[in-house]
Amino acid sequence: MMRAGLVGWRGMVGSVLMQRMREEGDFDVIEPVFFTTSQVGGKGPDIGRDVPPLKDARNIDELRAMDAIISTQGGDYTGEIFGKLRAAGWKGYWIDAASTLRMEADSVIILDPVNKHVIEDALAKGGKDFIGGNCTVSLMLMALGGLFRAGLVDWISAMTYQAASGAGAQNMRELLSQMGEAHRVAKNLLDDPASAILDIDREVAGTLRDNSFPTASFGVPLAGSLIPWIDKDLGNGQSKEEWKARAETNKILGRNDDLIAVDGLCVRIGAMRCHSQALTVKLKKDVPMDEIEAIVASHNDWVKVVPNQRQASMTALTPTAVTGTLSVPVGRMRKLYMGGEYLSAFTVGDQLLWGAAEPLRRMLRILVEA
Ligand SMILES: NC(=O)C1=CN([C@@H]2O[C@H](COP(=O)(O)OP(=O)(O)OC[C@H]3O[C@@H](n4cnc5c(N)ncnc54)[C@H](OP(=O)(O)O)[C@@H]3O)[C@@H](O)[C@H]2O)C=CC1
Ligand SMILES: N[C@@H](CC(=O)OP(=O)(O)O)C(=O)O
Repeated sequence: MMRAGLVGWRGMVGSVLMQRMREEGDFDVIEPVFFTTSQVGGKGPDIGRDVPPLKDARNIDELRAMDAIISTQGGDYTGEIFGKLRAAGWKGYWIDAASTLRMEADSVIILDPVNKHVIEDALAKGGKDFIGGNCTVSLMLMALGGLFRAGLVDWISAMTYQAASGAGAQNMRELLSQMGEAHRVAKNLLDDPASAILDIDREVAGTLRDNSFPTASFGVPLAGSLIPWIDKDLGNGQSKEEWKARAETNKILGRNDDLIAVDGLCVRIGAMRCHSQALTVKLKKDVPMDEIEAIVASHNDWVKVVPNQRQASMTALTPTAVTGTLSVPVGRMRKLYMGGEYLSAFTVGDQLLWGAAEPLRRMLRILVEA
């Protein structure tokens, strides 16, 4: 049985991974070994059977005994350990949620419903490094994979509405604290049906701008507002999150040249763990809408075409509807005034599932079943 080391299992992404691995019976087909950077000798997660005490995630000899390692510990850990492990001669499979190694020549970005062929090619050539993609990119490809596979995409503009979870667990907590604070200052006025809405608005705006408003994690208010920048400033007007769209999409698809342009603006909004995206797709030709819907819907088992109607969009195409599920609805599809080759679409996906944990456990399955 494959000995699989799990590092980062008690973090937010790691917890979702553990839940999915339990649900899918993954622990029945591997020998799991749990690691920690802080609780050596402590107790591992509940997987329905006894597991040995936690091992030291910085002990290269312990790590070297693994056939595969899945890390959801973060980029700093990958930066510290991965090079040392390989330098020590370790030839096992490294499966990682962090972005650190994504664009390395030896790495494959894993999203098997979209690029199983790229993964299999890499395995056949002895590839060992399999890295999860950026959540927004992975979710866009899960939604529109059919159009890419049909060779219909000329370019895509992606305008994102990204959830607090993408920034980490503390940020999700802070979003809720901010919501609570905004409600607290307006509560007395809200309780009075005769109060004026502009007075309520003034109270809320005042507290959002107050120095005491809880912003330690985001740096600025998110509740009742938004943040039009995600990840580092590349200095050319583009954020790093925006840069990933083109770079990672093409790498996932296995395209080294004739890159498909994917670009847009990435914005943080006050959703908990679902990223949404408004997409403008420039098609290579004018394909009828019914054909487009069929191509999109048939790409994978999780994408769901939502009819472009008001009620269906309001109920099925939202973070509220999708959160905690693997479903990737895509709707609001119509041809734009710009012409028959211009398609709009809106999609929502859980960024902790398809955006982070799910591709990792599926990669482990591919290895086990190889
Ligand atoms: N958040 C996201 O949306 C995405 C994250 N990623 C990647 O995954 C990495 C991990 O992200 P995320 O899961 O959000 O990170 P977390 O901060 O939730 O967890 C990372 C590690 O922190 C340690 N830790 C310390 N205190 C606690 C605590 N109270 N509860 C849980 N863990 C604790 C744990 O390590 P230990 O047990 O060793 O102490 C844990 O494995 C990111 O750095 C990123 O590289 C990738 C895609 C999306
Ligand atoms: N940057 C993403 C989350 C993330 O972790 O992305 P990456 O794995 O590309 O660093 C967000 O904030 O929503």
